[in-house]
Amino acid sequence: MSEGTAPAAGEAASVADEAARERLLYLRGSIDNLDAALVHLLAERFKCTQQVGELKARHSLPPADPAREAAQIERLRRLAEDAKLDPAFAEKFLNFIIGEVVRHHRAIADRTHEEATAEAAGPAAG
Ligand SMILES: O=C(O)C(=O)C[C@]1(C(=O)O)C=C[C@@H](O)C=C1
Repeated sequence: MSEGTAPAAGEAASVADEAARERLLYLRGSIDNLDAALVHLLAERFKCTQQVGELKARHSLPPADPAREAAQIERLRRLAEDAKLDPAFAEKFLNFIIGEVVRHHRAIADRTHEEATAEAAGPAAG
C-alpha cells in the first residue's frame, strides 16, 4: 500500500479498540436488560410464595417440603443441562431462593401463630 492510504499501526489499533468498546457497551446493555428481567421474575415468584406461606400458616402446614424441593431441583438440573447452563449452579441458585422462601414462610407462621394466640386470649385489657 502506498504511503498516505494505509492506516498507521496505531490508528488500526485504536479502530479495533473503538469497535471493542462499542461491543462491550452493546453486551452490557443486554446484561442490564436481563438483570432487570431477573428482578421482575423473582419479584413475581416471591409474590406467589408469599401467598403459599400464608396458606401454609393458616392450615398449619410445614414451611418446607423436602420432597417438592427434590423434584424441583431434579427438574431444574434437567432444564439447565438442555440450556447448556451448569446444573450445579442452577441447583445452588434454586436452593438459595428456596432457603429465603422458607425463612419468609417461618416468619409468616410465627406471626400467624402469635395472632391466633392473642385472639384466643380475648380482647387485651385496658
Ligand atoms: O411449594 C411449596 O410448598 C413452597 O413452599 C414453595 C417452595 C418454593 O420456593 O418453590 C418453598 C419451600 C418448599 O420447601 C418448597 C417449594
